[in-house]
Amino acid sequence: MKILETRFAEVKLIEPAVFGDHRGFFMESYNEQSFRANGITHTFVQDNHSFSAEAGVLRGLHYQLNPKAQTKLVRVTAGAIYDVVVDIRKGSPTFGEWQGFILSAANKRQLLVPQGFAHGFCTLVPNCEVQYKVDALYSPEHDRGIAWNDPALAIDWPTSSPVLSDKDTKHPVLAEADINFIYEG
Ligand SMILES: Cc1cn([C@H]2C[C@H](O)[C@@H](COP(=O)(O)OP(=O)(O)O[C@H]3O[C@H](C)C(=O)[C@H](O)[C@H]3O)O2)c(=O)[nH]c1=O
Repeated sequence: MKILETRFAEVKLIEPAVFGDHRGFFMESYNEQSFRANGITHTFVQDNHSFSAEAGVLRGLHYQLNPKAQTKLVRVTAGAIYDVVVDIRKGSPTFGEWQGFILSAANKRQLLVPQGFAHGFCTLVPNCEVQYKVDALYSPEHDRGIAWNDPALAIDWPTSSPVLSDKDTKHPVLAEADINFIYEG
């Protein structure tokens, strides 16, 4: 596996080793020992799986507040998504800044989204399946969101008219959001 750096020290892009042959391919999508050897030492406690039927489905921007904040290890097993992380750690020199990544069944790349980052994605094709591990259980009471189209973030989403859940139409902008993450350098 290869760990690729991103504009945020804590956000990692992972390229797993893929073994192809005449039948297809095999890969270890997660291996505690090799991930730990590469500095990804989280203990994941829940696996999530979402399916989006159309291109232009946008889920986000989401996070769970401390003490139920989640680190996420995201991958795509069908289709392709534009996956976005936003730094929401108060005091961070990159607070409010974002980066987008294309994750797809074809590139098999995985993204480590640390606590303190809001997360969202937009599907690029129909019938996308996203699988991700989290290191804290779902807690509806701590579930929060930020407006996908917050003008202060100016995220360059692949569409300006996404398919959204009702919930995702109602999030506050970052300046008004309920956040409790502190940058620790
Ligand atoms: C996240 C979650 C949801 N649910 C239930 C709650 C709702 O009844 C239903 C759909 O939830 P939601 O609309 O929040 O799902 P997404 O819009 O895909 O949210 C996710 O999308 C973005 C990209 C994320 O990073 C988060 O993991 C997560 O917020 O599943 C659960 O039962 N457990 C869970 O862990």
